[in-house]
Amino acid sequence: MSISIHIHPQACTLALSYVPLLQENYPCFVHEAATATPCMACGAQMQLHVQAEGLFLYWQAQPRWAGVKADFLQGQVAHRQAFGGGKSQAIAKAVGIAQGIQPCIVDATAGLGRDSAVFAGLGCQVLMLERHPVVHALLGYGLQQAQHQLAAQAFVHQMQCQRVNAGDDLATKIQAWAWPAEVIYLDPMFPHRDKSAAVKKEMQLFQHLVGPDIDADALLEPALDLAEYRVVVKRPRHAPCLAARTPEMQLKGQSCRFDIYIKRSLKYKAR
Ligand SMILES: C[S@@+](CC[C@H](N)C(=O)[O-])C[C@H]1O[C@@H](n2cnc3c(N)ncnc32)[C@H](O)[C@@H]1O
Repeated sequence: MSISIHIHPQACTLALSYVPLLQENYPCFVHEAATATPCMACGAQMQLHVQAEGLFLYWQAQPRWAGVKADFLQGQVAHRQAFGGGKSQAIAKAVGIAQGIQPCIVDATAGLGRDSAVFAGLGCQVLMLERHPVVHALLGYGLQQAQHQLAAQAFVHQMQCQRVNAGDDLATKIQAWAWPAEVIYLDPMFPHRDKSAAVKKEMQLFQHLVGPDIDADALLEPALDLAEYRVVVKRPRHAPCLAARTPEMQLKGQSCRFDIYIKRSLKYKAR
């Protein structure tokens, strides 16, 4: 996958701070950009644009598509917070959120942090882990931008993110960060069948950038060792279980299901 970084004259300082980090971790060419539209002459398959409004990812194969960004204040995140169903939605029940129960969650496959934002919006502290440098840049920038905005809702201050491979000695890292891994949430990439246009578009781009996470099975066992209360795996409705391991419980969402591996019962905690 080739990727280029396009820096616009009015590029925002926070977004610019991700450029050296990306260059260190990913083979990418940096271009000066004159306009805020994808560059048709650039041979790279993906383009990351550093603009006045932040970081946007474009796909050369789909030049008409808008740039993808991690947005914690508008779009899908805001929609899910307003209309997702609160504590009674399947994803919330799956991680054990209930009256007086708001576990500390490690989202070990964070992507653009949409599921994490649901957890944080319902009162949980969430540590998001993302290994892909480009996805991590989008996620990290989106979160920092939201945290900097005075109008930002409190939930974004309950979220943190780290660029890390969760399959690589997660226990030691979690211990070093002193993070209580009460619930570990996994949502690795899987060939998507969702028909909704918006999801389809973004998932197609992600499938291209990140690939199918073929090592995902290996995440389950260490997560089960580490989690205090449960591990939750999001899967497409008809996909096999991760690592072929049958969960104690399953909950069906609209287009996916949650496999729940229970270690012990979550308890009410006064916060
Ligand atoms: C399907 S996306 C997650 C979407 C996310 N749940 C959301 O709501 O936006 C899967 C993400 O997990 C990341 N990932 C997969 N395996 C990982 C690992 N071992 N460590 C860290 N990130 C991983 C991929 O790079 C990809 O960005």
